[in-house]
Amino acid sequence: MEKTTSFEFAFNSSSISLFPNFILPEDGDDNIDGKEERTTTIAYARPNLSKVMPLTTIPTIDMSIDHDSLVSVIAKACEDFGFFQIINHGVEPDVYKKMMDVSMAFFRLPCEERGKLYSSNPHEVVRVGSGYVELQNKERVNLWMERLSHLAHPFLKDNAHLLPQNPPEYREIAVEYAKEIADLVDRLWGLLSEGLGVEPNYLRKRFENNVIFHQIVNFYPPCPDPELTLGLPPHTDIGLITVLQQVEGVSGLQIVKDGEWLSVDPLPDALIINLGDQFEVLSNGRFKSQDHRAVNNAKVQRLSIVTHCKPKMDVVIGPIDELAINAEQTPLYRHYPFEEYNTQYYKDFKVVRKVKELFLLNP
Ligand SMILES: O=C(O)CCC(=O)C(=O)O
Ligand SMILES: [Fe+2]
Repeated sequence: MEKTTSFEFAFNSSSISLFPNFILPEDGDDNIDGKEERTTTIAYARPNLSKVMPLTTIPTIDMSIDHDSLVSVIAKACEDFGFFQIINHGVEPDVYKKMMDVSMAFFRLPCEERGKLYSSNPHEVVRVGSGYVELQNKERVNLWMERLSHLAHPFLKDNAHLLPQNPPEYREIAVEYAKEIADLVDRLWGLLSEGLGVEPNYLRKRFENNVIFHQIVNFYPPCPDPELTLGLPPHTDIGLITVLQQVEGVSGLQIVKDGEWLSVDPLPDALIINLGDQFEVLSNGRFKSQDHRAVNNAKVQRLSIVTHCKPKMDVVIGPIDELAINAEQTPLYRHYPFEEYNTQYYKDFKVVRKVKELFLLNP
């Protein structure tokens, strides 16, 4: 197994300790580099958890309400938050539960077993890895997390044999799960098209054969001092739409709203939906791709199963023409192949950047 400064070390010791290379600087690091205007209020600072608004949450949407109400509550949540939590979402309860159980079982495996899939190469189709942020002084701070990532739909149809062999049931369950999530996303294409005011099949026709699903199981072990670390740094998701399942009863996902961090409290049997940068561009800025982060807990571990739905590299993204015409608005963003956005997003991935702004027509 390739040696890294990531989580493997922490697990190798008898108790998980907070090594200095996981600790964020006290005054934060705003990553403003002077030459480019990268001003942002969101920095690689310590999470300042006492300032996070407690007991506030994103809209909860019951997917079993009547169709027209559903279209409008989803559209409103996308405008106001870019995030919402859904219940009665139609994902098979048994698959939902089994996916969480098998993901937990994966991270209970000994480090050597998980490490068989370790790779620092982001292009590896199935891999275990961790992450870090880079401060302005080029110092690296490791994130308090480990993740298992792999392509899912439609990739798994022919490639399930590449998934972890252990736990033995992981492969079968991940394939079922990817199918359930793909069906949910298909339904969301319809609801979101209507919410945008375009023909109900618009997004489905445009994307059903033009997207890939990338699934990431994020594991955040208990952390001796959650105030000093981050699980995932503030970011927006790069793709179109993200579906997230998290351990019941354990908070950790936080989003920014009006400059404040809000905690997204997980509801039983729910899924969280958030829009990525490509959706904000398609909607010409009406629906938001919101900054979010994951923080750690002192006593309990947390796990999130995240499916990122992204355009294929050659798909051209830009504000939907009909929207700009209907609203007599001028398009805010130019058109570009997704590959161009992808390159920019990962170019300086370890530092805080507003990638969307690079694609504005009038920056
Ligand atoms: O673990 C979480 O709740 C956040 C995960 C996330 O934002 C991501 O994987 O993009
Ligand atoms: Fe995310």
